[in-house]
Amino acid sequence: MNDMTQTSPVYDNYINGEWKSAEGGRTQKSINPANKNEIVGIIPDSSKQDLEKAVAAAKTSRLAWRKLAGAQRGNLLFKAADIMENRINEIGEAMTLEMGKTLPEAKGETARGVAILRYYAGEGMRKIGDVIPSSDADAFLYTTRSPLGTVGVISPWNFPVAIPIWKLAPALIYGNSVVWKPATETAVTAAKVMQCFHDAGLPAGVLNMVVGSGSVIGQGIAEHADINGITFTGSNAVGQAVGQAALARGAKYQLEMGGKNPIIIAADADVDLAVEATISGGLRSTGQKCTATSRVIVVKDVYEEFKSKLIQKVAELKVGNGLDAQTWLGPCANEKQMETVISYIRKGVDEGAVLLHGGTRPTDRALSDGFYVTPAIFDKVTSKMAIAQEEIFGPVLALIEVNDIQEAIELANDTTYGLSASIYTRNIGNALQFVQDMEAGLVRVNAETAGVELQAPFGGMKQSSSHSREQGQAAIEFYTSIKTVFIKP
Ligand SMILES: NC(=O)C1=CN([C@@H]2O[C@H](COP(=O)(O)OP(=O)(O)OC[C@H]3O[C@@H](n4cnc5c(N)ncnc54)[C@H](O)[C@@H]3O)[C@@H](O)[C@H]2O)C=CC1
Ligand SMILES: O=C(O)CCC(=O)C(=O)O
Repeated sequence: MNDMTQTSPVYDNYINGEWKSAEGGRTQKSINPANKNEIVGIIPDSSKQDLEKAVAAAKTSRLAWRKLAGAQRGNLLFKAADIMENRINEIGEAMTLEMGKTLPEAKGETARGVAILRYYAGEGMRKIGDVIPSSDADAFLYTTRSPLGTVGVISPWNFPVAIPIWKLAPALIYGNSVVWKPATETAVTAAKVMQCFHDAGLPAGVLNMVVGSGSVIGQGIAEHADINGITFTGSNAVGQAVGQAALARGAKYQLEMGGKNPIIIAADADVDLAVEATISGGLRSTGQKCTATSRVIVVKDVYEEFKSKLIQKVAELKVGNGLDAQTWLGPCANEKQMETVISYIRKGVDEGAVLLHGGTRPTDRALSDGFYVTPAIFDKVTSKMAIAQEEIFGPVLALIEVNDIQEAIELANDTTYGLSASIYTRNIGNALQFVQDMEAGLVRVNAETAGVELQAPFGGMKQSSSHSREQGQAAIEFYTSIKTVFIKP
């Protein structure tokens, strides 16, 4: 233990309505990616025993929870939303300190979490079934919905408030109890979110949080016989393992994984707007969004104009600590992520792409202890290169020149992923062709690839998801089972 460890705040697991340290008092550190010497908090390093306690609490509490009226559950979510709204600054700051995104983005995400909570709180008063005419004239045939039971939530560090809440809130409103494993990188932020539910008066055991490694707690959730459904967001490799473990024991699962999202710039595009959307979609949150723009497919007529405007604008972006009001682009969220980004930049050069801008560690000594990489722009990228095929999850834009819209859409679809895609064009025919032919779960015309609305379904095609959808009304499909009821007097 160093001096800093001794003075750092300590955060616990949340099990059966109480804050509890991990079995044996095992801890780990959550560090600041803007300065690796700064410990944001001491967090639990939980074991299977901690998980067992959380699952047992969730299993016991779920019967009483599902028997409440939806409106009663909704009232508790509305309370949690109000509490979180009052703590936007505190939660946003914790997020910036733990994973590096700029403070305005972090506070914006927390406000989005509040809005998601309110949306699902309202769901407690909405319909959960249909009346269907029976072929028997005397019978009453209808559908209703049953909760799954206990849901395991495994969430990543890139949206440490919005993603857990778009999983926890529908799980809870439809009558499930929850065991949540947040990413360790953002466990302090998670504890602050958890505190809002505690302060709202959620009954003990309904929502539990266990912080620990993916291979112990995450895998433990995927394999646990008393967890009836698992919702996961993260990497493809882990998502597939979670899905297989769930399938093997007949549990329901939902996976939201990577993306390799294209933006197409047509010859008739408003180039200035397209440049802005490419920068915002590709580089905000330091490119660490599953919906981030990474392939920039530009029709030859506007290629040079687009390229020079893009370089000029990217050069103006200030890289720095996310708490600094001047900063546009924070650090990568952790050291491994930074190394991954740097290794892809090397690979791009080795494969013959031309690095036009950035892609280096900043020279500013004030940034030397952070996980910073300057935003990179590659020219002369071909679709088969690793930087055009694999998810990098960092500030790297790959420019691909094409002859026409037809070729642009073909290349946009030339990937195993299918999460989001966008086009800039003023031609309605181009827009409609793109909407029709693009193999992606979210397609956007004259808008950046990122940007998800909480009331609309979100999820990917191909290897980006388990073909399920989250958010909006779509969430009810995962968190409940349909029960068809036939009643005859
Ligand atoms: N789709 C998305 O939004 C995200 C995608 N990623 C992708 O994943 C790459 C690696 O990032 P990581 O943080 O390492 O992602 P990851 O997939 O390892 O982590 C996501 C969550 O899964 C948990 N986990 C890890 N191993 C597990 C296991 N064996 N069983 C169950 N749960 C497990 C983690 O603790 C975390 O809570 C990124 O470079 C990016 O490409 C990462 C985060 C979010
Ligand atoms: O684009 C967004 O707002 C959501 C992105 C997302 O879900 C993710 O990165 O996991």
